[in-house]
Amino acid sequence: MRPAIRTDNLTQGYGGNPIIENLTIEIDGGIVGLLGPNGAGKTTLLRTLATVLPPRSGQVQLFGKSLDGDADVRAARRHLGFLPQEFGYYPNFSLYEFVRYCLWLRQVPGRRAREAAMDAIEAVDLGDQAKTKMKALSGGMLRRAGIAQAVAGGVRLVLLDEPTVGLDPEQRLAFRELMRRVSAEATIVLSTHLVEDVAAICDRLHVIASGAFGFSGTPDELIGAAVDGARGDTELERGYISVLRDERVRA
Ligand SMILES: Nc1ncnc2c1ncn2[C@@H]1O[C@H](COP(=O)(O)OP(=O)(O)OP(=O)(O)O)[C@@H](O)[C@H]1O
Repeated sequence: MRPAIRTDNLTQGYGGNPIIENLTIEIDGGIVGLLGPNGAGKTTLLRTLATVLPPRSGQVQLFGKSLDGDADVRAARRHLGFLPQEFGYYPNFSLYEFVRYCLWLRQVPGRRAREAAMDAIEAVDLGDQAKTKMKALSGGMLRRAGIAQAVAGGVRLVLLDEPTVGLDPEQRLAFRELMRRVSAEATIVLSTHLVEDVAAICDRLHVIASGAFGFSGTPDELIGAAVDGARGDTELERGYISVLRDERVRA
């Protein structure tokens, strides 16, 4: 079986600054959480996996195929939904037009795209806002619009950068339910600072520290990584803080 994501010795950075170094990972199926402090490299990794940033060196394979040329990248993008931390949109597009446009970019055929756009908009509870212009949506609604376009049209891989920022508690619960439904058909990778979000939905967690995976395992295993006296309000937070501390000591 070909994994949704495989990287081999992936190195990524900006200018002379390496952010990710020699990362070899395989991700396939389920909901996978990327946790890490500010500046750890979560966004950089997600943008690389989303084919926005070409690797500086090493390889990324999506769905078993390496991304060697433009044709490979275009083919992979058809099966890939991506919510960037900040996404652009035409302010005068309605929500429906925005999601339709994203599906068009993914080359989903017209008739299917109409239904897929409305299904995704309904899935984020914005059915009554489908005709509202993007510029008139609230911050939380915009986030949900971004989630809608990322999951629309039956993608096989969904990459979400901080998807729960700006969502109210009820919408965060709704988001978790949506992720569980979407994960029946797709691999989901999401980054977050909110430990409770990943605890509630993720099958596996990767803690990124200094551009490397400092911990990979289940939420229960991260809880088990907590050292005596670690700070944190929950067991998971104590595990997470312990892993980060350990990374800093080793760095
Ligand atoms: N376009 C860029 N040009 C130069 N440096 C960048 C650029 N984008 C990110 N960086 C740097 O790369 C490092 C990793 O940033 P990245 O945004 O990937 O981290 P992150 O884990 O997503 O952080 P956060 O949780 O704050 O969003 C940081 O030191 C950041 O300053």
